[in-house]
Parts: sequence; structure tokens; C-alpha cells
Amino acid sequence: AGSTSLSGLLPPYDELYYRGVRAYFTKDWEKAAEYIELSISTREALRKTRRKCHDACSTAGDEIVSRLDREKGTSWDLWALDWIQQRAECIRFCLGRAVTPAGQLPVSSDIEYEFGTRNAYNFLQLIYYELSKPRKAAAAAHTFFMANPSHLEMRNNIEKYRRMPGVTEDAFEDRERELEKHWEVYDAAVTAESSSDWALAVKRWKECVNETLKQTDECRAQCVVASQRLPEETDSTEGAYEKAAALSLSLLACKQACVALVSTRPGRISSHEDFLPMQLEHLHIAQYKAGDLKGAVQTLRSLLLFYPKDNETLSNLQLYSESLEGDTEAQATGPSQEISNYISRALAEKKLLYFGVENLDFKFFDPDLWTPEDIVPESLRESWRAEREQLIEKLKEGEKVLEVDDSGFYAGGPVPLVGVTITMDDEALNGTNRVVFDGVLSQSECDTVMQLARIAASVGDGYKGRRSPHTPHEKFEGLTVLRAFKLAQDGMLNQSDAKLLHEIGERARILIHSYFRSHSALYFSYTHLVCRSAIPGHQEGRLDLSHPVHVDNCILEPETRQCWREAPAFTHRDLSAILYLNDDFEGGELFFTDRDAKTITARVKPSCGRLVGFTSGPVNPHGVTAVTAGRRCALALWFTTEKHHRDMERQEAEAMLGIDGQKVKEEKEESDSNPTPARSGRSQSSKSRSKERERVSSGRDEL
Ligand SMILES: O=C(O)CCC(=O)C(=O)O
Ligand SMILES: [Fe+2]
Repeated sequence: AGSTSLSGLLPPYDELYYRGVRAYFTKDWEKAAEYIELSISTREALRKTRRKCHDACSTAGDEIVSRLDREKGTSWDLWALDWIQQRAECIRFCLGRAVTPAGQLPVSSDIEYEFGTRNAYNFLQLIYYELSKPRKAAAAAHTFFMANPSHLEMRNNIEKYRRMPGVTEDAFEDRERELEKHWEVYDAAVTAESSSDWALAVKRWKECVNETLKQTDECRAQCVVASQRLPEETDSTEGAYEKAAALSLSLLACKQACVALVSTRPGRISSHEDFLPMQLEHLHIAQYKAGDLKGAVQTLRSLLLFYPKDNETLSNLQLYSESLEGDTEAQATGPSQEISNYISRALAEKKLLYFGVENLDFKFFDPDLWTPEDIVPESLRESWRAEREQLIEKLKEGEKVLEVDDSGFYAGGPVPLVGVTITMDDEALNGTNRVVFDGVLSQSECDTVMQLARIAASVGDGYKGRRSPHTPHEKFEGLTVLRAFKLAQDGMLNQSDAKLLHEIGERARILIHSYFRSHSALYFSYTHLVCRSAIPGHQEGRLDLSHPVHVDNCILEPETRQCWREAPAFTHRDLSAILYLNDDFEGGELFFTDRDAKTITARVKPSCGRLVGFTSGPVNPHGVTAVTAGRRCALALWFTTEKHHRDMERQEAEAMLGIDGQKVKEEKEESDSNPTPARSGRSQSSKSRSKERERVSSGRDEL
């Protein structure tokens, strides 16, 4: 059928979408796929047509905006009417040649939401699964997931698709990538910067600025929809001016809104405030570090267009100019042409908009932080100040609840081991950078390691059979890999069992490394198999914990909510993991708390093959409830990105048996359950990438 109707004109894409959804619910998969795909391609074609018409009609009116700039404030409504009419005329004609009248109408907010959240791809992944087209299903699932990154079911589906025959890594393409390219370059720029590759960082930040400008322009062009319909009857009736003015205001407001849209990542709610100036900040630093002083001067001059009075920018400019002593040409470098075009257009439009806002009681909140006070009418300034204060208040409140992890790790990476599933993610665990996996060990592996713990305990353990360092009501037994290997050498343990203990640690390391998207290598910092057993007769009326609330890499001070990254805390621990082996005991639940060490935010019940992972820092205080009966065993693991803090004992053990520390067996069975339909919904994740991290080293790692 193609994406055009019989007339050769674009039909309304929302109608196609509804047809597809209806077919989906009657399980007519072929038809559902056809119509939903058609709605996506029609929407895309409409977008391109709008762009074309926007460009074709850009002269029809834009020069009025600049005229207004010259002839300040005169007969605003007349200008607006003139402008909007010229535009509407031109655009209506242009669109009419390619789009059916129904297709030109704005779609409902429901449909906008469906496409905004990429829910069409949610339907598609399931439809393609039903049609046995796993590659297409994978692409649809991936596309949906990009905008819904904490969607658990979809993540599990993706893992399932990954295991299907014929599905290779390249199948997981983002079908909406075209409009998100600036984020790709943004990430590349951040990466180049964090590895101090300044020449590359300059290149990437420049690309990022250009791509952001391009996407903003692309978004603004789509605003023609706001101006295309000037009701016929208004031409002759009273109130024509007001209506025209209102239309032109919505058009301008639509364009301004693009700033926020472009600076919001798919799947996030809040936008990067000050997105463009922020990129320029990064760019000039990279240019300076790369030795391109002239470029740095130009970037600072561009930055000054946003913030003409910013002291830091001015003093940096001074500094660079001094370093360029003698090179007057370089000193005099002006701002980039693109940025200055961007600013002057934005300012002209803002002025037009403000006149309207003042005169027509039109609601508008400026998405830019840099708008100069003097172009904002006094009456507006007042109400904005109040609104902004409210917003800041709200953000502050949000901060209290939403812990920000600056560890540089970012939960949500792939799960590279077959048979392992995510049972709880950040959302389910009510926190940041936490995860629970299941299926890491088989029952027989758990049994083997439990047996290992029992034998090792019977021959005397590494902690000399003492009571728990945390509670007098429990016994605490530990076994390291090295000790297991030595016991095996002495014939006390099976060598293959000792090897298994080593290997499951490696399994955990691979999972944690991938899921927390560690940019650098991850080394074991310390690992031990540890059992906590209730001492019979000592359990009556117990109120204490098996392990009091603590943070693994800093000393938590709950009263002040501070966490001191200093000895005796193991400050170099970056990621923590606990691999559980059994559940035949009472109590012994792991729990996470708020920084107050009181408010429990999540609980995890140990069971065989369950792996809990989290960043070792202050966002993850945790403890273990009393083990009141039986024996609770787990392999506790801590990882570091600092090679010189790696566990030398483990290396010694590996050397002993000639083991390659990087190898891991993939022997889990494939789970054969079907992908599940994923409900749509957005959730916010507020994690920031690593800043400079303090590196305090302490003594050798142990308990
Ligand atoms: O065993 C557990 O569940 C947690 C232990 C723990 O937090 C630790 O050893 O630091
Ligand atoms: Fe811990």
C-alpha cells in the first residue's frame, strides 16, 4: 500500500496506528505489523513534508521578525497578523499538495504520548515475535528500551532475543536513532574527555554543538503544525487579530520548547538545563588542553553571547588573550557564526513572544536560563522569579529523595550470561545502582560450595572459628580461594570444588562489570565465602543485626548523612556483590537503607544462585538481619577499578593452579519462556557520570 492513500496524499498516521492496534488485539499479526509500520513511516513522511514546507515558506514572514527588531514595539498585533497570515497561507498550500486534509490536523495528545514513549515499538516487538521474525523483534524491543531504560520486562525480552538463533548484535538497532544523534556524539565527547584525549574531545564537542543545533532546527521546523491552521472565518470576523496573534504565539512557544526537547534524553523526564552553553564550556576547556588557544577564544566569545557578564568566562578570556600575546588576530577572534545566528534569532523571537505574553495573557515559561533580564517585560519578570524559585524548591526536595551516585557506574548494562535474569533493578530496589540477578548458580553448584564451606569449617577456618565480629549471637566462618586451594593441595578438599569457588567469583565479576557499565577493567579487591550461623540458645529476644548497617567504602555517619571516605573503610572498593548459596535458615535478609541508616528502602531474601550487586559508596547503605536459626552462606565479593588494589592472594591462588583469571564457563541452560508484552511507562533515572573521584588508599583488604 505504501505510506500514501489512494489520492497519493499522506493519510492521518493516527488512524493507521489505531487500525494496527485493533488488529493486534484480534491477533491478526500480519495486519497489525503492516499498519503499525505504516503509521510509523507515515508519521516520518509527514515530518519530512513539514520540514520541506517549513523551508519553502521560511521567507514568508521571517523577515518580519527582524523588522520588528528594528522598529521596536510598534503595532505588535499588526506585525503578528501579517506574519502568521503569510506563513499560514504558504504552508497550507505546501502541505496540501502532499498530505490529505485529515492528515494535516494535529493528532490527539494520546497519540503524541504513544509515539513519544515509543510504545508503537512495544507492540511491534511482540508482533514480530509472534510472526517468528526475531531480528525485527529485537530492533523494535531495542528501540522501545532506549526510551524506557528501566523497563524490566523489555530488558528481559531483549536478553531472550539475544539468545535466539539468527539474532546477531547488529539486529539491536535504534530505529529512531536519527533524532537522537546528538546524544551519541555527546557520549563520545564525554568519553574522549574522561580519557583526556583532548584533540578528540575538541572534535566530538564541536560535533555535539553542531548536531544539537541541527536537531533544534529540525524540531523547530515541525512547529509549522502550530501555525498551519488559521480558521477561515477569522479572516472577516472580529477578533481576527487576537486569534492570529494567539496562533503566532503558539508557534513561537512551540519553537522555544525545542530547547527543552532537544536537551532531554529519551527515557528521561528532566532536561539538561543550559545544554548548549554547557557544551561550549566543555569545548573551550578541551581546546585549551589541546593547545588550540585561538579556538578556545572563539568558543568563549560564543559563550559570552549567552552570558555576557559571566565572570569566569571573562577571566578565562583574559587568560587566553594574555597567552596569545602578540597574536592580535587570534585575540580578536569572534564568536562562531552558527552560535551568533542562533542567539540573534532566539532573541528576536523572544522579544516578539514577550510582547505577546504581556498583551495577550498568554502563558509561557522560558526554557532558556540565559535570557537577558532586560528583554523580559517587568510584569513577566516578577512572575517568573516566583516560578523559578518554586522550581528550585522542588528540585531541592527531589534531591533529598533522589540520591545521586557520582561513582561513574551506571546500572542497566547488558547481562552477558545465559540463564541469568534480572529479578530486581534500581526501581524495584528503590535506589540507585542496585541489582538482583537470579540463576547465577545451579542447585548442584550451590550444594558443592556449601559442602566446601562445611569441610573448611571443620578443619578450622580463616577466622579461627571465632564469633562474628558483628554479633555475639552468631558464629562467623570464612574461606578464601587461596585457602581453599591450599586445603585442596593438602587433600582436604576436592580440587575441582575449589576451582568452582574460583570460577563462580569470575562469573559474578563479569556480570557486575557489564551490568554497571564499567568503563575500566574491574579487579577483585577481596572475596570470601562466608557463613553466619545462629548459636543455639543465644537467640531469645535478640534485637541486634547479623551485620549492622554500613557502607562498604566509607564510614557512614547517619546523624549528618555524611560518609567519610577514609580508613578504616575500604575506600578503594568500587562495586560490591554477594552471591547467595542457600535459604534453609531463619532471618538473614539483606536490606538497603537511606543514609539515615534507619529507613529501609529494599529487602533481599537470599537463595541459591541469587546475586546482589551495588556500588560500594554512600548511595547504598546496607545491613543483614539476625540469623536466628541455621547457617547462611554466601560468597561476598568486592571489586576495584584500581589495579594496584587488586587481590594479590587471588592471584597467588591462580598462579598455584595455572588458572586464567578471565575465563568463565557458559554452561547455563537457556530459559525458554516467551517474551512478555511490556507495559508502557516512563521512569526517571537520575544518575550522573563520574566526576573527579577522590582516591584514598588504605591498608590491605580483608573482612
Ligand atoms: O551477606 C550479606 O548479605 C551482606 C554482607 C555485607 O554487607 C558485607 O560483608 O559487607
Ligand atoms: Fe557490606
